[in-house]
Amino acid sequence: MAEPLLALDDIRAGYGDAVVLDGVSLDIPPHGSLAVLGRNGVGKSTLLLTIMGFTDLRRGTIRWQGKDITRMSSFRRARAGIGWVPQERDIFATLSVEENLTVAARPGHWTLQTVYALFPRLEERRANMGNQLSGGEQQMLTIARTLMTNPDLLLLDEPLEGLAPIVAEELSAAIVQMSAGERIALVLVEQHAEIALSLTDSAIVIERGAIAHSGPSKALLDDHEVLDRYIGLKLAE
Ligand SMILES: Nc1ncnc2c1ncn2[C@@H]1O[C@H](COP(=O)(O)OP(=O)(O)OP(=O)(O)O)[C@@H](O)[C@H]1O
Repeated sequence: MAEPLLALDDIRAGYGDAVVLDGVSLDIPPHGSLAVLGRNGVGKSTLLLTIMGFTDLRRGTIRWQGKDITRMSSFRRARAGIGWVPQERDIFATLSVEENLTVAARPGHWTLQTVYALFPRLEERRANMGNQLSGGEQQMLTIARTLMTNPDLLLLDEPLEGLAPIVAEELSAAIVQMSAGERIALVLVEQHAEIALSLTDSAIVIERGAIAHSGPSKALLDDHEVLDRYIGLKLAE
């Protein structure tokens, strides 16, 4: 089997004395996509923060492209190709859309041209300042900026939160397009379980800091009992 892009082994992590994740192991294959589901406060964001090295890691190892990065700084993880899009929209308010994008650029597939093809709205708004954008456009810009760093893995923390349904659809379509090219792997933390499962190959459900379920996203979409038990999502039979 090919080496996983990212492998977490028996992770225990949290903040100071508070342990949030315990015994978490997972593999992400190159170009794979993983949905991270679970109720509020179970540790989904903490999982992404741990991958980036922003939490207190008590046990376990993290390997990236076969190399142990457990003790690597967050900055170096980002440089090594792990792109993180936090929940808070992270753009420069007083720079234009285009400046926001070029300031982050590193060589690779994602350039102004390919990013604008993915988010045509950003091309229309290229001369607007960050603070003149709608919430949806800011979210697109946050993702596009991270893409411009040409990461091998993109960690997305609730990208659809607070967006109008039509904008959420537009962003979902961009996420599908982005991962279809097999250029990037994806970890998607999302409250909208049905959408997250439709955008990914595999899924985990976190419950009280541990992985309560893992498997193909398609199978989980059909497993109404698990969705109801762990996420409180009631789907019609
Ligand atoms: N910086 C922090 N310091 C201390 N505790 C924290 C910190 N950030 C989060 N927590 C706690 O860690 C637990 C998990 O939070 P986390 O944000 O990872 O959950 P989540 O599943 O992403 O939830 P949500 O969907 O609400 O974002 C919560 O109990 C939360 O209060």
